[in-house]
Amino acid sequence: MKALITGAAGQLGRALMDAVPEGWEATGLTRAELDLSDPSVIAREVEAHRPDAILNAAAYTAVDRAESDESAAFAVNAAAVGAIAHAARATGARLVHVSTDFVFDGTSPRAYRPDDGRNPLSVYGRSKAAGEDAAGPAAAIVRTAWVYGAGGANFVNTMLRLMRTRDEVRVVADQIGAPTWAAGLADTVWALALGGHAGVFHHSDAGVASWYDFAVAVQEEALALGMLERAVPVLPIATADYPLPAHRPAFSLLDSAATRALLGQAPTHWRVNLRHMLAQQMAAERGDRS
Ligand SMILES: NC(=O)C1=CN([C@@H]2O[C@H](COP(=O)(O)OP(=O)(O)OC[C@H]3O[C@@H](n4cnc5c(N)ncnc54)[C@H](OP(=O)(O)O)[C@@H]3O)[C@@H](O)[C@H]2O)C=CC1
Ligand SMILES: Cc1cn([C@H]2C[C@H](O)[C@@H](COP(=O)(O)OP(=O)(O)O[C@H]3O[C@@H](C)C(=O)[C@@H](O)[C@H]3O)O2)c(=O)[nH]c1=O
Ligand SMILES: [Mg+2]
Repeated sequence: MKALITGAAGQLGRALMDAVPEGWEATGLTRAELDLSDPSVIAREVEAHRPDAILNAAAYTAVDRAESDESAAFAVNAAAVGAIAHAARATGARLVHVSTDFVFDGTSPRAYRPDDGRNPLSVYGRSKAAGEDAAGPAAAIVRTAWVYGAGGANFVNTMLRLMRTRDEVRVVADQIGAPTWAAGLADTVWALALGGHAGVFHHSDAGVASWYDFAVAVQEEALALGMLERAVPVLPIATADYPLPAHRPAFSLLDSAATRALLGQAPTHWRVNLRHMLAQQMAAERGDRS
């Protein structure tokens, strides 16, 4: 079986390429190899590869930049998804598409379930909601949240950089969700492709955190591993005291229970996965140096 993976140089794309199941052959296309801002090339590329499954890991993920770059965000996150879905239907390929907790507005009193109503607060969130619609009912749509992977551009690595260079770090404590390790997400994406599932699925790591909690955990784990030399104060702040162009949901916890039950997965606490990611990244950095 053959899979085509878009966004192959991104966090999820790399994790998918690292976890190709037995019996599958994967072709990963980076932005340089397939630029999704030109939908006309998508059909041709899919026709050329004739994959059994398309795993769409590409996206415009710069949440704040999207506020002033709406057409680019919609091109990649929505129009391209429509073109990919069309090509998948035309060639009989399964499609697994990835979406976000930012399609929700954060007003739910409990963790969000796949069929809860969407109400995105940002351009990025609206573009991703449009992408879900464009993926269509035959696709598996995996909503995830707060994704980080070894070597990726993500909150964990931002915090490590700030903790090495600043005397204190201030982090919002009033946005609640759950971090998600890219490697675990990749396993779910592959499992949905293998099973030929369709519909909307939630996947994030187990547990709950604010970004502040996440930052505190990053510092503690990185100190324990020797990735940081000293502790700096990590201060909880309000979103109002960290103004950014995009509005973010105050609460975007995803209820992943149905996905875990379907795929027979045990829940893994986000902090356990954070340790895995840091250890993996440290090993890779040591390897680079030797
Ligand atoms: N990161 C997160 O916290 C979350 C991500 N998601 C979703 O998960 C999925 C994977 O995200 P993640 O791996 O973390 O994101 P990354 O930003 O790490 O990777 C996205 C990849 O898409 C590529 N890309 C961007 N624009 C184009 C384009 N025009 N043509 C082709 N490729 C393009 C990027 O290339 P380049 O680097 O050159 O821009 C990058 O390699 C996305 O659908 C995202 O919306 C959902 C929730 C949270
Ligand atoms: C760097 C930094 C961020 N923050 C805040 C800003 C923001 O509210 C929160 C997280 O910041 P980030 O920019 O890392 O993350 P952000 O871009 O909000 O992350 C989102 O990305 C998209 C792609 C998604 O789909 C979401 O699930 C989510 O992961 O932390 C601080 O409070 N202090 C800081 O020093
Ligand atoms: Mg960001």
